[in-house]
Amino acid sequence: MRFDGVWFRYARRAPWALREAAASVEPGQTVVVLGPNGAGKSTLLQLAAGVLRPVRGTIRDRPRTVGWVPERFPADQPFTALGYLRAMAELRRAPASAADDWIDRLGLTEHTGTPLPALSKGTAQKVGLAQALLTPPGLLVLDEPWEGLDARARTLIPDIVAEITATGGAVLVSDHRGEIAGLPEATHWSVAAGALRVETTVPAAARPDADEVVVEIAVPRTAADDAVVRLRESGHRVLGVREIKDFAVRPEPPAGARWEGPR
Ligand SMILES: Nc1ncnc2c1ncn2[C@@H]1O[C@H](COP(=O)(O)OP(=O)(O)OP(=O)(O)O)[C@@H](O)[C@H]1O
Repeated sequence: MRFDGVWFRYARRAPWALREAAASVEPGQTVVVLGPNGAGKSTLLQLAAGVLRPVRGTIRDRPRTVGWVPERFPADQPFTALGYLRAMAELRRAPASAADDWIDRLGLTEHTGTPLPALSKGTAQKVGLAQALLTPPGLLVLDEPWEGLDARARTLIPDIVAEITATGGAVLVSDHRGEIAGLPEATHWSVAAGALRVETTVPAAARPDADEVVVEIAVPRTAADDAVVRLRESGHRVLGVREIKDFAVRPEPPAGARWEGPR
């Protein structure tokens, strides 16, 4: 897909939100769109998704199936979570199991009967993510997908992105908080005051520092979100949250043996 000199503004006399954007995205490529608040990232992503149309210029070769996850899922709709996802699956001619698969994977099972307007922001975001993935998208556009998601769901995003790109889909994802540590192969675009720049090197904010080490900590599952927030507040970079499945805690000493390790 190619942006050919794309300009966009929200009203005839409004300032340009995007000026002469030129860039392309190849199949299998991940593009992370960086930039401060109000820079034009959402505008760019909505143009990519076909939600907005360029005022000047053209977007060529957009893949036929586009998955679009807005920054805020529009939850004001008369459906339950399950009703919405099943209806969207039918509309997109996805297999009947597609909604159930994503409900399971995103941990939505206990919310299936809840009306969309009654969902928490994070749960509604998961429904928004699920609807975009009901049919494998040739282009997946994620606008700040980490916002509002719980710590465990956030760690699914890099996996989902990797699955889409592995099957030849392209992914465009915006990230103003620099949570992109899990997307190491990504190309970076920077947007500043409506101007798009394709970065040729990984921006410093996305690079691990040579002086850094990774410290792994374990917290109760229910305290994960809190821990992530507190670690960030105290200036640490949180790289991910994962389940510990076969983690070997201190081994039990063999029967009759004396334990000599630290207590
Ligand atoms: N619906 C709208 N109507 C009018 N102006 C808008 C609209 N949406 C965005 N803008 C303006 O366009 C410019 C770019 O906004 P945009 O939302 O694309 O930035 P952003 O980089 O995504 O910011 P954020 O990270 O805060 O979402 C801003 O000046 C914003 O005020």
